[in-house]
This record gives sequence, structure tokens and C-alpha cells, in this order.
Amino acid sequence: MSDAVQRDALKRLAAEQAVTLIQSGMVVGLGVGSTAIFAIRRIAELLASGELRDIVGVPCALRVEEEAQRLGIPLTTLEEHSQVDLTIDGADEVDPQLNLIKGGGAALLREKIVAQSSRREVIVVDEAKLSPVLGTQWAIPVEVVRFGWGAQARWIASLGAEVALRRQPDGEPLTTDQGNYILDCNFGPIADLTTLATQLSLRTGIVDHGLFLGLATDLIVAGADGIRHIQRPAS
Ligand SMILES: O=C(CO)[C@H](O)[C@H](O)COP(=O)(O)O
Repeated sequence: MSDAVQRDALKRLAAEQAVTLIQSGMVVGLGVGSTAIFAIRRIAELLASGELRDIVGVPCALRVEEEAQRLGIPLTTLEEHSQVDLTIDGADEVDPQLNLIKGGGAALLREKIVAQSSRREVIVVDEAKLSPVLGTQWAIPVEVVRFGWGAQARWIASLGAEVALRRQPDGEPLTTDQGNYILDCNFGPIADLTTLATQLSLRTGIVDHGLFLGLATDLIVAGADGIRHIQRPAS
């Protein structure tokens, strides 16, 4: 089996395990990416077979909204349901405290809005995403408004990052569902996550960043030795 096929199998195992936490009647956040999509497909299967009933989904990206509609999952909004019971989403890097880097799929803003409205934020990953210190494997995606984006890039570089504007395969800047740009900011291993998150959050022109601190309640990791379910201790 190739590495990619093996990794996909692990992603699927983690995502389908997370779906077992969903009960009929729940409002469910639908995450973004190649791992979360396995959960969305499984939810659709369980709705079709009648094993789950009365689920409504809050999609974390326009493309997820389209896919969920295609699969027949009823959708809602945070205006109709301000409280999401459980969200299943992926992550790019996860530390031992369940802090995350997210935004590899450029959906970090909607993902964070849904995460902060969720009673349970269940993160599903294969074990390659685990990291002792965030920033070791992945640059932090930072969503910026288009006006003055270069000024934000220079300011983030002054904090010590290598900064790259995310581009599409045709070379044009990638725009998010909100019409903003993404700066991928490589800080290397980050010693003080809270300080960096606060600095980024306070800067006008930065809409949001991919550091998800204290938002994940559950982590489901699939690896060569099986599945582990880790819960963040209540604070
Ligand atoms: O944050 C995300 C999208 O913005 C994704 O959840 C993250 O990039 C993980 O994706 P994948 O499961 O494809 O590795």
C-alpha cells in the first residue's frame, strides 16, 4: 500500500470513529479537508439508512456546503442555531495540549467561528499531524484583508516569520470564502503560543489566524497501533 493510500485509510478511521459520537437530533459542525470529508460522507450514509435522524449541519466552507447538499445532509446556520452540539474537523498540526494549527484548506475563519460555537470540537487526524511544539511542521496561515496585505506581511516578518502569500496553481493569489488573502507564516517551533496569537489578533488588517488554542475538546488520532481518543481535561 502506498503512503498516501495508507494515510487516507487512517484519516477515514479517525473520522468515522468521531461520527460515532453524533446522536440523532444534534446540530453538527461540518469541517473542511481530506479527513473531515470522510466524516461528512459517513453522516450522509447514516442519515440515508435511518441510523441517524434529525441532524442539521453547519458547514465550515462553501465547498463543504455544496458537498453536504449534494449528499443530502440538511443544513442550518449559526443564526438559526447559535449552539453547535459537536463539530468534526481536521487539523494540520496538533500539540500535546490539543492546541492546533489549522487553515491548510484556507477555511480557518469559518472553522474558528464554528469551533467557538461548539460544545464539543472533535479533531480528527492521522498520527503524522502530532507534534511536540506547534510550528515544527507547518506555517501558520493568517487571513488578511486584501487592502494593505503587503504591510501585514512585512509586520509579521518583523515578528520573526518567513511569510509567503498563498497562491493558486495559476499563480494568482488564493482568496478565501470571505474574499481575503492568506499569508503562510513560518515561525519555526513557537515557544509562546498565547503571546503570538494575541499579537496577531490585535493587528488591524489581520482577520484571523490559524492558531486554535484551547478550542479542541477531543482528539481522535489514527495510527499504526490503532485509534486513540484523547479528551482535553475540563479547565
Ligand atoms: O484547517 C483545515 C482547512 O482550513 C483542515 O482541517 C486542515 O488543513 C486539515 O486538512 P486535511 O484533513 O486535508 O489534512
